[in-house]
Amino acid sequence: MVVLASTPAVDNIPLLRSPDPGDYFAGMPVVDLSSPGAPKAIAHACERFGFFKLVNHGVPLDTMERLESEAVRFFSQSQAEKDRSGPAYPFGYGSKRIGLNGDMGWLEYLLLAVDSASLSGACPVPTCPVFRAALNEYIAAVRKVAVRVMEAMAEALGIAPLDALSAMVTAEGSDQVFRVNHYPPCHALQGLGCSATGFGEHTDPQLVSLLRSNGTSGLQIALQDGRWVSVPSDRDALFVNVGDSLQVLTNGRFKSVKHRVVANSLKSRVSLIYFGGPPLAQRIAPLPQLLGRGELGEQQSAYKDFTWSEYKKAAYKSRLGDNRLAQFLK
Ligand SMILES: C=C1C[C@]23C[C@@]1(O)CC[C@H]2[C@@]12CC[C@H](O)[C@@](C)(C(=O)O1)[C@H]2[C@@H]3C(=O)O
Ligand SMILES: O=C(O)CCC(=O)C(=O)O
Ligand SMILES: [Fe+2]
Repeated sequence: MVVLASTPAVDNIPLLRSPDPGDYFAGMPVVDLSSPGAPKAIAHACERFGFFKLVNHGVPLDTMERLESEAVRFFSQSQAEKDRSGPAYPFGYGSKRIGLNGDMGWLEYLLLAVDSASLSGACPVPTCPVFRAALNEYIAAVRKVAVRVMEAMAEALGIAPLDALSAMVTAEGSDQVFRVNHYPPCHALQGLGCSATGFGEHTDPQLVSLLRSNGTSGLQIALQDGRWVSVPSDRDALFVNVGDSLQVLTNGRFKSVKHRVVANSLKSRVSLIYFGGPPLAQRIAPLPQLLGRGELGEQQSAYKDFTWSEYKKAAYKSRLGDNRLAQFLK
């Protein structure tokens, strides 16, 4: 991390070395969801990187762009107007502060609760019916993709029934979250060789996260050797992250990917992320079919037994960059 005398606008925001053009993720796995080879390709990508780009996923570009433009409209309101949709916790509008434990990023966002298929009725934000309709249309479509992806994972892993993983996020009471992030351009750092941290490094606690962004890059993932690489943006694609819970359910075979966002000094980035989590009471432990076939061929789970509720509680007490699974290792 670069330490610079801060300009007032980026006070308290950690800075990162600006990405080099050569840092692009050359070997990024691209999976065509409509192809018969998708299950194998997904499993391979999740084992190597915990991350892949998904094309031919079936979410219409229209649906993604309608939501993006509603989000842009929301974020272009005055600060006072946006603050009326806050605070972010448990759900609502937030700016710069991420979580409750002191993490800061160069972004503003909406954190939203998702019911079985769409925005939770109990989540009053956003109030604008056109924005809500666009959110609901997108969420319904992206959830279907999440289900297909998790079924493909089960197929490739030889897990029966095929919905063993996807049922956790479609079950009544599943804990799904939706997030709309807006990273404004950070003009103050233009040409200084460093960039503002948009969203600091972390892993996602849930099973899977499906991300769509506008044409501004910024997302980076950490490879297994610790090197950070930039993910080129693609507004037609979805990017899939393995989360901590899926790492445990697969007995360490799929890797929860460390990722972060670097803010751009010229262009704003808008990202839409669906986080598929299970019901609070769901036990998170390696699926029986995968015991004995883990990364080290171990018969026993490497993790203590825990529920999603216990993991989530611990996660929300942690800092963004903490290794949250460490305290659940046996
Ligand atoms: C610092 C934090 C923000 C976060 C909750 C946490 O305490 C640790 C996990 C963070 C994360 C990362 C993925 C998602 O963006 C998120 C909504 C989640 O479920 O876990 C965020 C949390 C957040 O922003 O509240
Ligand atoms: O906004 C992005 O592109 C990624 C943000 C992220 O990783 C998150 O919200 O968990
Ligand atoms: Fe994330």
